[in-house]
Amino acid sequence: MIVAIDGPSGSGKSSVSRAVATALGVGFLDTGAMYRALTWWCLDSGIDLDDRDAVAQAATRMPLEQGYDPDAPTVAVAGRDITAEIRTTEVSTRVSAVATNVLVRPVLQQRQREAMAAIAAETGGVVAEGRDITTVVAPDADVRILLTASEEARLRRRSAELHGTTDDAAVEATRDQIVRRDREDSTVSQFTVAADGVVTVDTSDLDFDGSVAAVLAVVRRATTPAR
Ligand SMILES: Nc1ncnc2c1ncn2[C@@H]1O[C@H](COP(=O)(O)OP(=O)(O)O)[C@@H](O)[C@H]1O
Ligand SMILES: Nc1ccn([C@H]2C[C@H](O)[C@@H](COP(=O)(O)OP(=O)(O)O)O2)c(=O)n1
Repeated sequence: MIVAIDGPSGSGKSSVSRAVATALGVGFLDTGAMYRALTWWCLDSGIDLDDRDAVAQAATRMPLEQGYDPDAPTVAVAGRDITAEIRTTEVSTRVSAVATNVLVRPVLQQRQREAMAAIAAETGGVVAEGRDITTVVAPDADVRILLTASEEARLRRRSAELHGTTDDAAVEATRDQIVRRDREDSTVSQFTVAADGVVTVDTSDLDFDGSVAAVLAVVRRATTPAR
């Protein structure tokens, strides 16, 4: 059971995918965490994010370990747990420079395929989420979903998550992380329009539980043999 989920920032990919993986009893892979881990590692070791070759070499070498338990996913590099560090504003602000490096993408995409295969072998399946899982990393997945939501809904969610409020100032403070980042990231991946065979789930008017149920319904439809 391989489930691939893509979508823009704040559409609910990570949180919904984790709940879906738990419901299905399979492992979870957050591919955005890999771009974030590489960003953190380059910053920590003094590698210039604009030096495309050096960052791509770091992508190959990075001693990354990800825990695939959907209830407590972890990220470690060289034995150091960086699960919290990869969510800092500095990493969130700079990660697009790494994610739009065309020398980095094939390296991490290949590592993502290997991680998905390893998790599926361990747990019987995987829910993997990102920007190009349905199109490039795992176009043959059993289930492929584009999770979307209006820009307004995504800004509100991220604002509530980061600032604990959805007042105007908090929403404006969140705009860079949602709008600018998606604009940059969409120069290298197509995650605003569903590719052929990819099912769109729009969560703009759904609450969290409703979004999880909608994704599980797509999974069930795709994996129940037609009678
Ligand atoms: N359908 C939804 N309705 C309301 N809040 C949601 C919904 N889906 C996700 N959220 C919340 O929005 C925030 C961003 O979700 P997240 O899973 O991090 O999105 P993404 O991985 O796509 O950036 C989280 O706080 C999450 O709990
Ligand atoms: N498969 C992927 C996953 C993430 N990315 C990029 C997009 C983002 O700028 C970063 C971090 O992704 P992440 O999913 O953690 O971003 P969010 O903050 O959840 O929106 O990596 C990508 O280019 N391809």
